[in-house]
Amino acid sequence: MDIMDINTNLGSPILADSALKSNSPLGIRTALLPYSPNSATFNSSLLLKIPRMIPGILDDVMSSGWLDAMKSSSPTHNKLTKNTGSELTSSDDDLAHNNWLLKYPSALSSFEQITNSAKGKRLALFLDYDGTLSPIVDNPDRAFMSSAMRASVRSVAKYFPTAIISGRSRDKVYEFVGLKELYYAGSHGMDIMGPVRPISSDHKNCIKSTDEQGKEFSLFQPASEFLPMINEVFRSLVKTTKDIEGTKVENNKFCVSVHYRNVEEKSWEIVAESVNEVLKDYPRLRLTHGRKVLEVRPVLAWDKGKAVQFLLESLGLSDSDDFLPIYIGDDRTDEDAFKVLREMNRGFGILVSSAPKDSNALYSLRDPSEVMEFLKTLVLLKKSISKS
Ligand SMILES: O=P(O)(O)OC[C@H]1O[C@H](O[C@H]2O[C@H](CO)[C@@H](O)[C@H](O)[C@H]2O)[C@H](O)[C@@H](O)[C@@H]1O
Repeated sequence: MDIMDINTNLGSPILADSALKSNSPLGIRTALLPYSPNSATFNSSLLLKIPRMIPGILDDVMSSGWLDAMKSSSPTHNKLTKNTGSELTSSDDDLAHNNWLLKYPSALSSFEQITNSAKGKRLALFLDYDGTLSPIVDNPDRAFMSSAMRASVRSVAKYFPTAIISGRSRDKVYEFVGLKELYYAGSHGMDIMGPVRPISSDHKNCIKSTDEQGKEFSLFQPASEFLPMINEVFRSLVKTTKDIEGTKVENNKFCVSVHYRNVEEKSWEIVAESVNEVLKDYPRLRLTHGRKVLEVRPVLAWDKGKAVQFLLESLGLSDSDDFLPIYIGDDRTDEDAFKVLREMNRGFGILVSSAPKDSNALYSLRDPSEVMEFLKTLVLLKKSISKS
């Protein structure tokens, strides 16, 4: 069987931003641009056409939408049935989970089926970080991946082009993963360091650069013009939330995370109000929800799904029929990538979740330890094929 046969010499796409400035006109120029919230110029083709907020319905959005979404990322709330509000027992849980597995089968139990669909295809792997490669922990600064997981990712990247696509800043996620042989997309795909390949000319803001070892890579930052705005909003969010105990604001370069995991539930509304208060002055920014985190990002038609498309194009795989992209992720923002794979009718998504939820993924895995098992199984399969 000749599955997953791909050039594994991927080069090193890693370079810290500080190093980039020496040979990146984009990095220097955008950092120095004079900035005004209303007059800043953006790549208009990527701007989302919908207004972020409609005046007049803001209060509704605040009182129901945001707070409901914040609550739905809480396990306590997930355990309540939607209509009755009654507690689910553990046997109800098991039943619900088994039914859910019929819809989203375990990628481990379905490995043979996956192998069959991969026959004769070249495989590319896209991995989310938090909740996928590392377990969710209270302190975002301590979301380390285990050495065993690192070894599995390193091993899988020897055989297949592998990219990490994270909501974190690219530098931060690289600091956690620490593997030079991967490609990295930070800020929900708004900061991509990928292979140098001819890509379509409509990808403005894409530059070619070289790392410390002289290897070439391409850097794509579609939201570069938003950098001053994001920094400004980060500072305002830190200021307005400083008295809400447990809140943590994280600067992810082209987006900002406001964490409420460690905030008492009675204060979640105050967190939502504070974020809303700041965002009122920034119609070019929007808000999305993650796992006990509010994520502020540019109103750009760019997300993890677009990042996957971009990387496939850069890898020279997008026009070929014989490739199989697999995306593994646990969060709402990963749904954009699952959706893209579904729509392309190429490859599939694997949702990492121990609780039933609707998804655009095709398969599921319970937690990072199952993700590691899956990666190891891919490697074993590839090795056994190489030997035969
Ligand atoms: O796209 P990802 O790599 O999954 O990043 C999404 C967000 O992940 C981080 O927050 C989440 O993980 C933290 C550590 O386990 C946890 O404390 C937090 O509650 C989760 O939301 C990261 O800190 C965020 O900036 C990312 O946007």
